[in-house]
Amino acid sequence: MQDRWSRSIDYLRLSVTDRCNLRCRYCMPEEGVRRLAHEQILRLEELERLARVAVRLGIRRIRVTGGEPLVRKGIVPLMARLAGIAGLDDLAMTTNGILLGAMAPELKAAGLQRVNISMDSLRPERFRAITRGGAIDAVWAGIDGALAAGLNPIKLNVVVIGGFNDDELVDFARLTLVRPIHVRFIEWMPMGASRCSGIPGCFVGVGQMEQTLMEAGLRPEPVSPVRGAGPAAYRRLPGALGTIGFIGALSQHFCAACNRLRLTADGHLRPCLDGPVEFDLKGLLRLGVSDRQLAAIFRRALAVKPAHHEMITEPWKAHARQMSQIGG
Ligand SMILES: Nc1nc2c(ncn2[C@@H]2O[C@H](COP(=O)(O)OP(=O)(O)OP(=O)(O)O)[C@@H](O)[C@H]2O)c(=O)[nH]1
Ligand SMILES: C[S@@+](CC[C@H](N)C(=O)[O-])C[C@H]1O[C@@H](n2cnc3c(N)ncnc32)[C@H](O)[C@@H]1O
Ligand code: SF4
Ligand code: SF4
Repeated sequence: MQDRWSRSIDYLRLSVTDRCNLRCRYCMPEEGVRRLAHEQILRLEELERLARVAVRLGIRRIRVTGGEPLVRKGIVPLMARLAGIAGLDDLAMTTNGILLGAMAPELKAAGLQRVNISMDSLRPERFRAITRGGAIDAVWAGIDGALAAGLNPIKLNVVVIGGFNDDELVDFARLTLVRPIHVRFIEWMPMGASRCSGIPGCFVGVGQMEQTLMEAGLRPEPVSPVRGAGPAAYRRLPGALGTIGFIGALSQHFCAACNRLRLTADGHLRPCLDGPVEFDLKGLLRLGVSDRQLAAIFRRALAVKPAHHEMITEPWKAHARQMSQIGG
């Protein structure tokens, strides 16, 4: 599929729940978000049907996300349903890893190929603070379980926040020397519950992150991208088992190479992470429309996909959906 800016779109991010077992401060408000009622969430067979329509149109990669996808009832059978779609090349998940230790073998057996795990601090107390209560040991168990189950590659997502975890960049980078893990440093984005704007030093650009590594004597060298379809630019420390990726969503935005669409847990197709535009696929689906009519909505979403986000010119929109509702 091509959008009106001649970008090739082959990646669908599928949010399978708006619920989460953590409350990361930059993502969700403490009280959580108003939970969708059971019937507002796409059912497993509806998710599968929409995924099939998307793959028929040219989607080749699906990333399951949330909220926390592993708290979604039926997540393992869902992975099996998605893995069974002919034409899909890449089935991945973004998770906080808390439940992954126990679930990795069954997810792998169902057809999940790889996971990206979010972990913003290596220090247990800090981790507990940023997630409002999360236990870092559970995430380590998730990482070990994923490695043991053969999910590959394994990437760690680290949102870098000045004054909170920017003093851990070197520790995270050194992790790649001893473990086959790909650490990606992510710029904070002004979405949902996040309010870095206006707090001096809170936003850390990828240039500054690289500078911090250089000042510590680390000289990561550019390498070709690790398997995946995301926007990270990858580097490797000499002799390292894993790589270091940088996701400069604001300072070096990658919208010109955008390859994706998103489906929210309540069945709305979003042309872009940013902005209010959505198409209610679930409503149509439940009216009994044909696959061809559903496909027409995918094409409409492509037709209005913006050239880029507006997060710099219009920082933080109070009315916007939370990041956890969109799936990141
Ligand atoms: N601005 C922007 N940020 C995105 C987009 N997609 C993902 N991100 C952010 O990039 C970070 C990493 O996303 P992941 O869910 O791990 O997925 P990915 O990097 O596309 O995955 P790979 O296929 O493994 O490269 C998260 O913080 C996302 O919110 C996007 O389309 N636009
Ligand atoms: C919304 S989470 C959903 C999946 C899963 N619960 C997890 O945390 O990996 C997806 C990704 O979005 C990132 N994210 C959330 N809010 C963000 C923000 N304001 N800026 C940048 N990344 C953000 C998270 O760090 C995570 O890597
Ligand atoms: S980043 Fe992921 S784990 Fe953290 S609150 Fe958001 S959805 Fe939950
Ligand atoms: S912000 Fe929008 S246009 Fe830019 S990469 Fe993300 S989805 Fe694509």
